[in-house]
Amino acid sequence: MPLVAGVDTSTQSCKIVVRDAATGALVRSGAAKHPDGTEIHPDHWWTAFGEAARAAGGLDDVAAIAVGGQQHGLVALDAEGRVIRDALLWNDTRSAPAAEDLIRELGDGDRTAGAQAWADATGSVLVASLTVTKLRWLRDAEPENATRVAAVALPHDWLTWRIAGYGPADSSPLGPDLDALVTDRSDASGTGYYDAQGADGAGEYRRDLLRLALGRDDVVLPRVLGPAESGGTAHPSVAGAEVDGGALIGPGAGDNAGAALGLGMEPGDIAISLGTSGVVSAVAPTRTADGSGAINGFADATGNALMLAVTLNAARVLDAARTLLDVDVVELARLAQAAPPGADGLVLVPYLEGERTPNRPDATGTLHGIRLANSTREHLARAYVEGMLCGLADGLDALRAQGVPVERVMLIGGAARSAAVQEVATQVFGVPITVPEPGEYVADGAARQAAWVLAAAGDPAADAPDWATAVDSTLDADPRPVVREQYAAVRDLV
Ligand SMILES: Nc1ncnc2c1ncn2[C@@H]1O[C@H](COP(=O)(O)OP(=O)(O)O)[C@@H](O)[C@H]1O
Ligand SMILES: O=C(CO)[C@@H](O)[C@H](O)COP(=O)(O)O
Repeated sequence: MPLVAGVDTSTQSCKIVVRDAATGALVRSGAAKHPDGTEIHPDHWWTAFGEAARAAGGLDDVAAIAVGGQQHGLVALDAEGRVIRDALLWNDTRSAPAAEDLIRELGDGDRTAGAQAWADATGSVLVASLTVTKLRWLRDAEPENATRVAAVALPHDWLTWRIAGYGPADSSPLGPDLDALVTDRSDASGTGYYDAQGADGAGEYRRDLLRLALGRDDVVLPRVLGPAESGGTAHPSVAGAEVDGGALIGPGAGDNAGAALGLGMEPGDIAISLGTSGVVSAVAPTRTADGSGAINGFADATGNALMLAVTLNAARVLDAARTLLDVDVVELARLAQAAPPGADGLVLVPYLEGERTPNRPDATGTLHGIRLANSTREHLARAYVEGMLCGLADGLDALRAQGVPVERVMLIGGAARSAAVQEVATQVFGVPITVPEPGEYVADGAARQAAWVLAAAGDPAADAPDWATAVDSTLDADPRPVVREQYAAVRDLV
């Protein structure tokens, strides 16, 4: 049976799975770290891809490959295919004032009207995460760099381009053909200059919005491929990663759409992802236009819409708690589970990196309700877990307010492995929680897409392969309203 590879070039690392195209069975996997920081030279992603591929035993036997990745990051390329400056990532908040400027400009000075206009045009009210705001920041803060921009790509677009053999002439076999850049609807929908529903539902770039941000629109944007359309073939000599020359390359996806594909999500399913970002997402038939900004109306990787509420503060909140308490992940979970729900009034508002939903880019975190009785390691650990999840419970409410049915809630991402997170999730979300087997669901989604591309090469009408998702456990709901009540009382005091 042919093998396929799926890649997740995420915020913290590159993960690769190799799966059997027919059954989805996991054959091999590998991972490699990315450096910390909110601006990173994309060459680090390329290096990590090579390391992860080697850790996965090489990729010279795969028949197709696809890349999922962190969304929104600005990869600005010059005419020679060189990266102009370090990529500004989704969690870099320096473009928050640019987002406000663009909102007001589209609303002719009226912020409310501008917010709704962006939501109508692209599905999202602008926040610093979205690519278009980073382009405006570049125009204003680094005009010399802005004038050099010949193409704008996202992290997964750029890595896909490199795997196909393109890049600067001195470091790639095929050279800087910018017109060979490809992307997909899901990631394009997070740029702020793509309308996933425009042009009769097919999706279209909004070059007028790109021009508004950058001051010009004579730049190459990646060609948007269909869900199972091949973007070419892998080049045999990529980064020592030993990808078989000739392996079909899939369109790839934004990481959240990748996870939805990996989980086989359908309307009624909710995914709560606890990676660097916290994401509550749902697949829907049509995209929303939430002028409040609570929900991003993106596209998924199959032709549907993907609604998301995204926070900047998830797994790293627990990393911070581990640093404070000097414990590992197992001990942090044990400590948190040893304190009562509500941590006897100790409440963390977890805006450790500012926040995106709600839009508070300059906020800092705050610990409320400290008393002698709750000044213990156990209470502190629990407050960090509860605070992180309360932000996402607000996101789930926002999805419900948009009429999204909540039938099954799945917990994924690095921090979902924590027993304390799983327990507190049943209390804070107040619904049964399905915990799929620990895995890399973004990379799995990319692998499933690669298998789909392979099948579609033989039969253009082929559907995505029917791979099963292994459920590890389903936990009963255990609603503890006190946790969210305490949080709601202090959330706005930051
Ligand atoms: N058992 C665990 N408990 C808490 N946090 C965990 C656990 N395992 C991994 N993590 C955290 O999950 C994060 C990585 O998750 P991941 O979903 O790969 O992130 P990303 O996709 O943003 O790169 C790290 O911050 C790591 O410390
Ligand atoms: O900004 C978003 C989605 O809008 C984030 O979900 C990023 O896509 C990063 O994801 P992780 O690397 O944290 O999984």
